[in-house]
Amino acid sequence: MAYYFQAKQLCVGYQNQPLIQNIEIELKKGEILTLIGPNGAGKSTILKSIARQLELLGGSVLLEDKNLQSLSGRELAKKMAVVFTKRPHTELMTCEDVVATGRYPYTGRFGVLSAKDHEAVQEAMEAVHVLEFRDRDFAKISDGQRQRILLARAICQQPEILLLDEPTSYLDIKYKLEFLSVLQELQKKKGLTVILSLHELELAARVSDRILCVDGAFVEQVGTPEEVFRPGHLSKLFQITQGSFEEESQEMELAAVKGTPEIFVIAGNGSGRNTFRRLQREGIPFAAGLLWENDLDYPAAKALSSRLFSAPAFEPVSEELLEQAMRCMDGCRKVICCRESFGTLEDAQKRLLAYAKARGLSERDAQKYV
Ligand SMILES: Nc1ncnc2c1ncn2[C@@H]1O[C@H](COP(=O)(O)OP(=O)(O)OP(=O)(O)O)[C@@H](O)[C@H]1O
Repeated sequence: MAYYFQAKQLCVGYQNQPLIQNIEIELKKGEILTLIGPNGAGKSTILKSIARQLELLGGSVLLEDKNLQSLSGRELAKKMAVVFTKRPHTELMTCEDVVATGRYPYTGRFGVLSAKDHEAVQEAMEAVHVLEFRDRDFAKISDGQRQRILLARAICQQPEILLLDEPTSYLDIKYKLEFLSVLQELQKKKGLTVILSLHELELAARVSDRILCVDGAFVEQVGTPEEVFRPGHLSKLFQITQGSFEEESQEMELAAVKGTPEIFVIAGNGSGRNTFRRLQREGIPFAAGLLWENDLDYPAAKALSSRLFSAPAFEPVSEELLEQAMRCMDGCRKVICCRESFGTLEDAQKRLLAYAKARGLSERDAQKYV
């Protein structure tokens, strides 16, 4: 297997004191790797070490089997662009000037931009929609605007690999999505390889080909999002003790209000989540049901209700469970029904299955057709 990027037996840290050892990373060209982990776990330290801003305490970083240490600064800058959170020192520079500094590996000694360089600057600014700031003083723009300008600078550097430290932390939801779309586009069109750190786990789950979990002293796991977002794993990695995080939906909830339910919430299909959260904010213990365990309301109900009546997905709800829910309801002072209608989907699905069976189709293995 030919890897584009490899970190072998990497040891990183400060003042000759190892922080994290035995880091192993293997990425194919065009893959996106996300570093996640608690505050102070070592994500930035790993990124800075890969970017040669921190001296390696051990091991090596290879780009297409070539040791990164053997490259000159200019050679490295043609291959690797870096976007770190620190505000660069820029006196009286416009945003466009800052983006244009991304061209320095390509310009001559005096940094004069050619027509091709100007084109690259323009294209990069267009890609992240920052042309409107081109003449603004870089020192006087917002944190989110700065993050986008620095991304434009990295893009116009036309690197093969991009390193980003918490690139989305100041972006609003529109620009977070736009940022990830730009990354995906560069990945698909130009084969750009990306290593970034993120605090937004829901973004990590969506954009990453691989995720590296850092735990302060070691790399706890490197895996696909499916492997990393397994039930209970990240709650443990981040040592969540107040409230909860549901790995599969990437939803987080504050702690449930404990106590005998005062209100019974009939919910389902996502109709109840906001009511559960309102009751939690008001400090009212509540029961929720009846829900299948794959219902959209289930993660929030499980995290926030003091009593939950649920059944395994698509299994018939037993009379016994219904009876228990009714007894619980007897003790409540109020019932809130969040559902406006009760679905007919299950009946329709049953009919669909019966139809399939009548045609002799239902026994076939769906896996064969994907
Ligand atoms: N210049 C430095 N000298 C010595 N120790 C440092 C230095 N910078 C960071 N550290 C320490 O190294 C550890 C890892 O820090 P790092 O910034 O890599 O964590 P991080 O995972 O990026 O954290 P965060 O999510 O809070 O940004 C921390 O304990 C931090 O205090």
